[in-house]
Amino acid sequence: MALERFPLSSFDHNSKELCGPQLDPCPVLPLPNPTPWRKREIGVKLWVSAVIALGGATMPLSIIMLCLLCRRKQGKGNHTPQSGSYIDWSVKMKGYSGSATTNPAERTVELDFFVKDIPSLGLEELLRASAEILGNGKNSITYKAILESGAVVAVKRLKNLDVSSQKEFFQQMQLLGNLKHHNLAQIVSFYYSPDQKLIIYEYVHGYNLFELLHDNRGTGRIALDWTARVSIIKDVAHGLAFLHAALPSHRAPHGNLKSSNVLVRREGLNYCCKLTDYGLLPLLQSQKFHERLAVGRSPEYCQGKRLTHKADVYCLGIDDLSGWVRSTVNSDWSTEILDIEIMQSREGHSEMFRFIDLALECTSGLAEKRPKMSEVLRRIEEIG
Ligand SMILES: Nc1ncnc2c1ncn2[C@@H]1O[C@H](COP(=O)(O)OP(=O)(O)OP(=O)(O)O)[C@@H](O)[C@H]1O
Repeated sequence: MALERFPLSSFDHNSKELCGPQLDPCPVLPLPNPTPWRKREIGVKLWVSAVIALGGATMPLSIIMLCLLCRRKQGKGNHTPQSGSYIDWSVKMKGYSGSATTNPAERTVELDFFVKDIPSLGLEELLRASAEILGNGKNSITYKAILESGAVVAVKRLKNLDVSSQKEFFQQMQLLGNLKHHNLAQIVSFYYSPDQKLIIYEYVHGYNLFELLHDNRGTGRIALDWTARVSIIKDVAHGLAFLHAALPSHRAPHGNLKSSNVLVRREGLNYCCKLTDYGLLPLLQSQKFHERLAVGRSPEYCQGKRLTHKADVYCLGIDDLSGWVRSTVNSDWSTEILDIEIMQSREGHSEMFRFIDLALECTSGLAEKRPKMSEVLRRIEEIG
């Protein structure tokens, strides 16, 4: 800009490479094709974010992941894994035809529980996906991954958990992957290696219930009227009752029911909820990790007693039903007895008190006094 102040003659003996308003117009330089760079940059984000987030405590894990990424980049153009840990990543995923595994447990993973619209999700496709972090919780980091096919999945990377053996992990994933219910986020696939445990879920577009109840106060907020709330709690109860019926021998079939694990999608004027993060309790070998799950807040856990289905019922009462009846039970939820939004409307007051009763029963200190989940569902259906 400063050069513009000089007369034209000042540039007579200067390099021909100079250009600008006083001289010849500057040539238009070709830009590199943005797509691959952008893809690569976004793809790398997943790994770089992971390295930063995990920090020093998980440095070895991060280094392994970076190595894996480098191997992938070196192998670009030849997508057949050759050897070492890269194969270890790939053989567990459906759609990888080069699997040479001899482990029967690994072969049994070739099941039909992968959702039909992601027919050949493989690790390679997953590694090529662009991704962003959805949340970094106590037990996992969850990513939203957009596959090259355009399909979107949620990838949950378990962290710092003393997860059970590979065989048990496979068996549990088979069991959970075969569960199909419209109020459960479907498990699409999974990956297990000594360093990495991934669970891949269908991606539920929308919000989680915690965000809707607590962070949803600004402009563009979604008002949760009585009808919406009843519909949400019904969906939660349906999902949980299904899990209790499908996994009768599990101590707490969901195990981690809390409002951030209730995913809420808007469908026209209605809401559809899907529970996620279910069925992980049997994977955690050490008792001390159970406290990181929602059932770890139940009175029986705190008293060192054995967990049962009723621990899930407690979580439903304390987290989800209490969304309507907050401080009437001894929870860490906010202080309003009844949500302001509901109090302002004339609708639903008598039902509200029936929900309060139910929430109090569900949160009884004595597990045996809490209603069974099938009973809770029946009563919620009756109220709503
Ligand atoms: N299948 C999914 N589809 C869309 N969003 C999801 C899905 N699973 C999880 N999420 C979002 O990702 C966020 C982080 O999930 P994650 O389970 O890691 O966190 P959390 O439950 O808060 O943590 P943690 O249980 O590990 O303490 C959730 O709050 C939820 O909004």
